[in-house]
Amino acid sequence: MEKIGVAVRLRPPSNADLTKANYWKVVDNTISLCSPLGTPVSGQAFTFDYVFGTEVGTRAIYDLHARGVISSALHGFNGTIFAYGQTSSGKTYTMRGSKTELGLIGLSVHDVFKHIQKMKVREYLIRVSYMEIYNEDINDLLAPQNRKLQVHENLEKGIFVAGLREEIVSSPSQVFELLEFGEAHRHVGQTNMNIYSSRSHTIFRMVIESKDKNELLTGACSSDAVRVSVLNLVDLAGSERVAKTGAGGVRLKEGTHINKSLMTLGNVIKKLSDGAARQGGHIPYRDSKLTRILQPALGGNAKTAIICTIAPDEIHIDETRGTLLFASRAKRVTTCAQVNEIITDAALLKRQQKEIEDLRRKLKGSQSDISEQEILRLRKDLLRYELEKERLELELQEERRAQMERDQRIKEQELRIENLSSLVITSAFDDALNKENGKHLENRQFQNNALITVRRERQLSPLNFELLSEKSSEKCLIGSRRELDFEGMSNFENIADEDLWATMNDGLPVTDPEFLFSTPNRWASSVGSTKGRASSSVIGVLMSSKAKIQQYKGQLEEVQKENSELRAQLKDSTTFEAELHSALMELKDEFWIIKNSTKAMDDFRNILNDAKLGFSSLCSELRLEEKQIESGFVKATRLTNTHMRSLSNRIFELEAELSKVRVEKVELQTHCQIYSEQIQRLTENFTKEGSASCTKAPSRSPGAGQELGFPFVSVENDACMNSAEAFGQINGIHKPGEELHFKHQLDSKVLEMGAEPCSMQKDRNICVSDDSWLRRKRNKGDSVDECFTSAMQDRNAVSADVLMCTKADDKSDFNKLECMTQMFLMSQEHIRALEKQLSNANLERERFRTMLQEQLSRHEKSMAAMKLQKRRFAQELKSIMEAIAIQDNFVTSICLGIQGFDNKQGQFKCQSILGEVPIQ
Ligand SMILES: Nc1ncnc2c1ncn2[C@@H]1O[C@H](COP(=O)(O)OP(=O)(O)OP(=O)(O)O)[C@@H](O)[C@H]1O
Repeated sequence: MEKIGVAVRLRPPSNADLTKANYWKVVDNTISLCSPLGTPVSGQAFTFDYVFGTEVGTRAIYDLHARGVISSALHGFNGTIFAYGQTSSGKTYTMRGSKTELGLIGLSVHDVFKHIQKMKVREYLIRVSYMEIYNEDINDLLAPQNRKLQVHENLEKGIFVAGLREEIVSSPSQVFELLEFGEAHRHVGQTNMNIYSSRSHTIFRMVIESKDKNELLTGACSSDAVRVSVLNLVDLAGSERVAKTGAGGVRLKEGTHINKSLMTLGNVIKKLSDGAARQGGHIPYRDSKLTRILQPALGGNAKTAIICTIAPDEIHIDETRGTLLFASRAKRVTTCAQVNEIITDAALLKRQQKEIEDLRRKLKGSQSDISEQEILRLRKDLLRYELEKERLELELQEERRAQMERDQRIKEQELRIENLSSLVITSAFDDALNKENGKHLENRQFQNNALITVRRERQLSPLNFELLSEKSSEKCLIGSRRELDFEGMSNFENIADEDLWATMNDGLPVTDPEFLFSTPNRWASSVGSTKGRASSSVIGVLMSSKAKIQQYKGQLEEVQKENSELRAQLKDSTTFEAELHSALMELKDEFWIIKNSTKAMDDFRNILNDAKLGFSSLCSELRLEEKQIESGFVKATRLTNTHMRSLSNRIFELEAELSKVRVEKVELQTHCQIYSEQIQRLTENFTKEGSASCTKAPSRSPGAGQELGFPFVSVENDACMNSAEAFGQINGIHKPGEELHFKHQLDSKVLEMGAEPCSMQKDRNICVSDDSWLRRKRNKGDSVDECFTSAMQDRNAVSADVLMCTKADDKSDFNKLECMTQMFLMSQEHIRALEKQLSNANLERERFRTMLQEQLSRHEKSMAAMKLQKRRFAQELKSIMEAIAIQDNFVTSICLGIQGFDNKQGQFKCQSILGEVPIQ
């Protein structure tokens, strides 16, 4: 048990001139009111743990007064620090601080984290929450949407605010951020006394959890218990007087709530200080949310420090005195703080084992050290623990059994209620008994249409009834009607209403109602024997009662009949209900089936949609591919066409050339013909003239060659003449002038002859090959060759003859002939080259033609295949689209069918592609 620490803090005066007024003087830890002259006012001195004057800073207050609570909290004790005082006395300044000075909350936060950093052997988890009590509503300042939270209490958590947000923090800065956030949502307002007056009580809470870190490392089994302590840092709203604050409207309402809760706090403190808690007195914690939340701090498991702030100004003397009185009372309040450890069974066992081990070790080490008494004591302790454990277990079992019984009873009650509820009872007797003075039962109303469930609130077993009989006093035979159970009264003789019983009983000590009703004479005699007050009037009453009973009997029979009818109805209705129930179940089953099928349909529809998407993407891909192929094909076709065109052009060119060559060939043939004829004639001439010149004297016939009308003739003639001249010269027959002339003529003829083959060669050069033509050409060539060869031979022979006769000055003729022969050979070669070229061109043309045809057939094939594929895809797509459309219609019809029951027409309708159609 320890007392709450109480300190008083004096804030600087708002009015510096204290000379003319009473003032508060601080000496050590005492504060006393002094008159303006400085003399203490009697009975106005208060001593506390600390009294801090205006010069003392918050840091010093923290060090002296608050630090202990914080370090206790770090060691597992709950701790609470709160500031109490009138408005504007400096509570917020003390708790939250100012721009220049940290408050107790800030200093505590720093200290907590400093301590955690220092404590290497334990690990900590800090959670913070921040709440305000505004107009008796608890609001979460860290989650402003959480308003009007409730205070709960349970064994595990104690008193707690349900739904309060807790943030885990690991540094002071995080805490300050949260504080700032909370502060922004706190209720503050301006009053005449404080421009920034707290309109709510705020509680900043840190939950400090810690655990031994080294246990695992050292293997020590000291404890794996977790210490959980709660540190509350409370800034209360200040008590205020409306006259001073000038509060109205909202402020007034706030002020009222503030004052009310502070008054409750005062009451609680007063009661606690009076020792009411120790004496089992009532402490009104529940009168306000503030005291309820601070309950553990004020009278429970917590170390608490209060700072009462006061204003020194004389105008506040009354409030200050009130605060000091509060502080004085609080000083007397004691709390019982203890370390809050959550110990697991394993930890407990470990701890005990460790204790035993320690003892054993001690026992072994030095027997003398441990006295027998100590061992005994420890054993006793152990035994006590075990007994306590067993007791607790038994209690637990007992509690469980009781709980089970309670559960059982609750179940039975529920069952009974259910049974009773299901019964449809129209109680004939209820009405009868409710009627005053035994009125007739005919007014009873039965509800035929509705099933009326009557809960029997009262039950009386036959045993109760006996008790009732026993309980009946001499004066009273009347059992309370309220205690009667109609089930226990199966015949009418056992039933009577209060009035009837009263009439019959009339204060007589009749204890057996059976007796009373069945044997009136006996009853009369018994009455007479006991009290002597029997009279005939009573018997008369009895008789009339019996008549009434008879009447009731009749009515009862009616009622019973009616009852049985109702029972039958009930049975019917029960059967109907059962049928309805089974129909309902079937409907439910159907509903689920439909729901499931709808789901399956949805799934199927989704699958179909996916497939549709897949197909459409595939189709688009195919279309793209098709386009690409088409464009490739078009390109290839264009290229082929170009090739074909160029080839055709080339063929046309070649054909044109060929036809030209053919024409030329014809011309050449003609020329060759002429040429060969001329050579032939020339040769003949040579032969004729040569032999004639050899046998006869040459005659001068210069125009003989011209007669033939051909140039060669003159040449031949010239040659003949030349030979003849040579012959004449040799023989000396003709004149030298004539011979020279003849010679010139011969030379010119030879030149002409040379020019002609040249032109012929030219013609041959431009010839092109043609098979047949070439063949003919070759033949012609051969024949020309032959002609040439024979001509050469002849010529050679002639030349030899001439050489023999003349000097070698006619060699040029032979050279010319040789040259002609060579040219002829060359022309032949050229013709062969042309032939080759032509055949190559033909081959190339054929190759191109084949290639083109192959390419064309290939393209045609691929085009056909593509068209086929396209057709197939289009067909597939069409069938898929049709299937989807069918499914869609089907699903839509089912969905519409499910929802679209047309009440008017009594049929389902579905929306199809044909419009709304009824489903049969
Ligand atoms: N010890 C102090 N030193 C300097 N200024 C102080 C001191 N205490 C209070 N003040 C100043 O007095 C004014 C009122 O203080 P504060 O708001 O803390 O009062 P309060 O008790 O919280 O009032 P309320 O109950 O209305 O919220 C503030 O401007 C504050 O700065």
